[in-house]
Amino acid sequence: MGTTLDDELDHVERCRAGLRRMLEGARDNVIVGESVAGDRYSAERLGRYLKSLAKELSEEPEGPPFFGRLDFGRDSAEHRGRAYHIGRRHITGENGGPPVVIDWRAPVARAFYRASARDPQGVAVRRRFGWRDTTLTGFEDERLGQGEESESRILAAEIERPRVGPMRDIVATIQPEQDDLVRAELDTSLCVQGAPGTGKTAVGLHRAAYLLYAHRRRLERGGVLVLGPNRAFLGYISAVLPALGEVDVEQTTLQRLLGAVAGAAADEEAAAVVKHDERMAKVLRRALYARIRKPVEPVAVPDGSYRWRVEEDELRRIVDDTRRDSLPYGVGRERVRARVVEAIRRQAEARGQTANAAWLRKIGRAVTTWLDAVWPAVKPEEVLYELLRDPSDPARGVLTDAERDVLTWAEPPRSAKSARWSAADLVLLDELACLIERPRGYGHVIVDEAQDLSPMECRAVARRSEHGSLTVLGDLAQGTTPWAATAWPRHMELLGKPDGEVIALTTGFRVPAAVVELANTLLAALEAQVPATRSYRTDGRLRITRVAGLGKGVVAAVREALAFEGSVGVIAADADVEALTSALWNDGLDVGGRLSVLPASMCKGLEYDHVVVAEPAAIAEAERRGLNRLYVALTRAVSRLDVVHARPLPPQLSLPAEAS
Ligand SMILES: Nc1ncnc2c1ncn2[C@@H]1O[C@H](COP(=O)(O)OP(=O)(O)OP(=O)(O)O)[C@@H](O)[C@H]1O
Repeated sequence: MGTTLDDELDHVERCRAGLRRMLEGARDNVIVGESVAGDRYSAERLGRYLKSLAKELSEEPEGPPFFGRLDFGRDSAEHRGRAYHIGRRHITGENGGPPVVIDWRAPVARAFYRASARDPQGVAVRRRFGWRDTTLTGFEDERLGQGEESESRILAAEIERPRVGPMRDIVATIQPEQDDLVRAELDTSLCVQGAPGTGKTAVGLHRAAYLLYAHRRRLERGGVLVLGPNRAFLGYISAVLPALGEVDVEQTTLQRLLGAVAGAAADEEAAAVVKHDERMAKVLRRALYARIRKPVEPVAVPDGSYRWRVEEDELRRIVDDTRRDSLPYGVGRERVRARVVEAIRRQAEARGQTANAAWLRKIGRAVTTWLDAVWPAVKPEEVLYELLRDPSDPARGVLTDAERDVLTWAEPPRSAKSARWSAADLVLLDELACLIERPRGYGHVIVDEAQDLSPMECRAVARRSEHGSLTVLGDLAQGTTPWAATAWPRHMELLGKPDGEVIALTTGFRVPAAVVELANTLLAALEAQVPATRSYRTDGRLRITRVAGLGKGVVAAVREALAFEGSVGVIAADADVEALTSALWNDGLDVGGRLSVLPASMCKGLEYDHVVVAEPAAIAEAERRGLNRLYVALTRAVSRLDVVHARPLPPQLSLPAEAS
């Protein structure tokens, strides 16, 4: 392996040739795939795989084919004297020779992220490459084998680069404590508590990509699900996994997964609080199972000239036994049917009649009327409709009278069909639907901003990861819902993984130190016990400006911000967004493109190169957890934060000495 830039440029050419070969090979195979595979089913599967590979390779932007290189020393038992280039995807060598690039997820690549001067892991030299677009511009070496380790300029430049466009992958710069989480075993459920910008989202997405690589077969059936807080966030992160070659991960919000549509009804906060409370699980179960009636008379089934009879006592035993089996409601109904049919079959056989499949089906159909009276088929909507009309019975002894009253519809809709469901109702409908029939589970679920999930929402997530594992990402200090988590162990219990380990990430990669310092002054008022963080970034700027008029002040700040490279986000209390957008338009500033104005309620998980937070007091006052919201808003900036205020700042925010 060469060590000069020219040698590396030659290697870039080898990679490009390798990619071309892979693309041609995949295309050829698409053509012949159907004739080589043994049967139609495998032909189709193979064909689909090859087509998607060909598509993936041809659509992949010609990005840098590698970002690092490992030269192993003579003391490495496994890789003695070998060198490997590490990149986003594996690139095959010529004529079946060794690959020219190793996938970052391969076991050998691990040392790229983990080796250090103290523990070189057999690595003599770690090389990091610098690229300008698709051109290789240079590299940095660390001679770990000789105890040399330096602060990487390439690493710092990547972390401090101005942000434009959607979120990018971090494969070239994953930090050791992040790598630990990314490569944790598939069966391990984790909870990552991390301050703003510590890379929780990045870690979650890279974990998804890693698991799909390391456990593709096991995950093929169940799949991987990523849940984020809102659509803007999903839009922001949506390019990361495809850039890593993973296009099959479902990325959505919990609400959308539960079937949310536009125009949902809104709950008063008090009603939402009751609906999201864990005790609702019991209320719903009761409401559903209250539909089951004790059999009060025998069942008679006509069969030609004969009538079969199953006595009341036996029917009661069947229903009671089935209830004790704790099956989903819908499965229980079919089990009761089958047991009644079985009782009739025994009688028939005693009379010397043989019971074939068609006869059994006929008897099964004939008991439906009886079954409908005893264990009726139900739809979740019907159960919830009746519950919200009158929760008295199911809520007795579980909810207080006051809670029962806020749960009750003031004006019930005419029917279950015409009801408009709120966000909280969808969670209740899901609980019911899953009591009736088990939902589809995933092999692995990644939940971002998990601190905001209510106990009932946690249950919805738990049901989808019951037979799989879970990565929970969040920050207790950023909880903004009335039911936000205050401690992770309890939350992990609700999420069905009480043994999941809670791990803290404490180095921030987004927010500059001066901004972190300002935001941290709020922490004491947030009642969240979270570990202190340090910012990796010493660059960046914080400016706090008192203005006479908010609109004018924001326009001036935005004008200045646009002089820099990168995205600009104005974050304001939801009620102020319209007026501020107009002020910017009227001043000839183009909202859209590089400049966004967004309500504080939508800024979670997002980041902008330059952030203007408009009127912190209004953000703090707008909701019960307004200070948490303000904490989120203040921590969206990558390079510069402008705080613009016409009113006094909230007293909980103390200014660092040099900021004002
Ligand atoms: N190892 C890394 N190398 C380069 N950039 C990184 C690294 N880790 C995180 N980042 C960057 O830092 C920024 C913040 O990361 P991310 O959004 O994942 O943090 P977060 O913990 O989810 O933040 P928040 O809680 O505020 O939503 C992103 O731009 C991300 O790409």
